[in-house]
Amino acid sequence: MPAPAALLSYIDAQTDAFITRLAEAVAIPSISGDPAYRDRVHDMSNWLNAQLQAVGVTTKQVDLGTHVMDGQTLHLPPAILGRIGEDKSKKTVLIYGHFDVQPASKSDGWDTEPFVLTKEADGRLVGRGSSDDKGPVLGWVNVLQWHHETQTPLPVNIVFCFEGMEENGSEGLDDLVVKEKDGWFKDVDCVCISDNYWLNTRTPALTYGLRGLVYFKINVSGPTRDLHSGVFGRMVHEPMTDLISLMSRLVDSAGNILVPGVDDMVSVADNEERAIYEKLDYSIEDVESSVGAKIALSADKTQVLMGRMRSPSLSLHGIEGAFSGPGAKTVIPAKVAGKFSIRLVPPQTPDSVTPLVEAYLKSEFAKLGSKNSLHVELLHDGKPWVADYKHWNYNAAIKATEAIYSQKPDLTREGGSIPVTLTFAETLGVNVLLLPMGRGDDGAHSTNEKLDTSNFIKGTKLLGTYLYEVGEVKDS
Ligand SMILES: NCC(=O)N[C@@H](Cc1c[nH]cn1)C(=O)O
Ligand SMILES: [Zn+2]
Ligand SMILES: [Zn+2]
Repeated sequence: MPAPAALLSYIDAQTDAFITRLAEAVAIPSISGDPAYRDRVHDMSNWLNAQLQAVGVTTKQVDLGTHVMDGQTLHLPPAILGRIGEDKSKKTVLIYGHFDVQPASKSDGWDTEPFVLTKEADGRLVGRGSSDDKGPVLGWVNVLQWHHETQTPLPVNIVFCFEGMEENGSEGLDDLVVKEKDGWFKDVDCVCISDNYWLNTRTPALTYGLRGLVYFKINVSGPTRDLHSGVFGRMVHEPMTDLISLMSRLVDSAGNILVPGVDDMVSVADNEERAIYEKLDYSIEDVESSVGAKIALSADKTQVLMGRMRSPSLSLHGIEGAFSGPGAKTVIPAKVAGKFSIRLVPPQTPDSVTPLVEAYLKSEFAKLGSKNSLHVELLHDGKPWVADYKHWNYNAAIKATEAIYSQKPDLTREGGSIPVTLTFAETLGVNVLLLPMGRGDDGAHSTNEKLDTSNFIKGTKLLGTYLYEVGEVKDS
């Protein structure tokens, strides 16, 4: 049965109300990676829990305990488990999403206040979390609202799992999934996650792979306090000099990973595999217009796409403790911490890559002959994931995409990471589908993150239609 026409026209009619609800969500700065905002992530859990209950979902907020961040013990934001429908004759879809966001402040270069959803004349809804992942999470709520108001039974049973630590390693969630395998998640037939993006701005996508991640912090310390460079410059080993030297040995300007053995773990694509990427609707102009500059690593679109989808990458993210204010402070920072991460692809795992990185950093540091101290920390990790895209779960999403967009979706692998994806696949033994709502130029994690109104509304229709298509699947 296709999605009811009344559902689709209701979604159009509710556009303004749905945007207002998204604005409420964006207004809660639920930044999981900054201890100063932890209470707001808890607020966001409560807000979303209330929204779900208002559309008929039975929920429970699950205390995930505590963790240590930047030396502080913090209470993890409660995950939300939800359930609607208990009909044994229907399939059960597990829907995952996250309600935390990346940090954002106007001073990073945003044109508008990041936590005020701003509707631009061209329909762009600009605000932190609009695309990653509050818009998609509310897409599901939008779909449920019509069913609740009209008392129309859903075509499937739905189990929800929403968390508030995804942007920071999904702390506590794996244990919850394992614990609830035969409880809350019993009888789940498939998983759907809407938390990534189309490849470009034109073609809807279904995603069957994610890269894994190892995120490191390299601490270099020496003096007991910051020093005056006019007094101590060229008298002592400087931590920042050592750190920059180490960080410069991790990756080259062409993106090659310099940690011995890491790039070599991944086989070279054969012609058959290259053909998958050649077929995708993507161009060098797409990447360059998304990033706003002509800086693609290659003029070969296939090479660039493989760089994101089937190769590991190493990115340098920042340096804690470095002087970064205005003016010309002549400081020698006493301790600095460099942050970098490596995105992993099969067959790489955090366990196979981490020892290589640690050994390399130690040996390169030894070569510096510095008397400062080095301490390497692994902040969080996640394994890569690849799914069977010939599964009925994907067929249902292909049909739904064709119904809403009158287009065949691209089948993509994503360069980002959603650590719990593999946990769902392995622990529950079911197929996982990524069904993105936003476009490739949404700027998730970046300044001026946006979700286009058309993607929010058509994306809501897509999520609803997908449920109806799964409801039609006869085999299991
Ligand atoms: N939309 C998924 C996403 O953005 N995932 C993050 C996960 C992460 C890990 N460490 C910090 N964030 C990603 O960067 O891929
Ligand atoms: Zn996300
Ligand atoms: Zn994200």
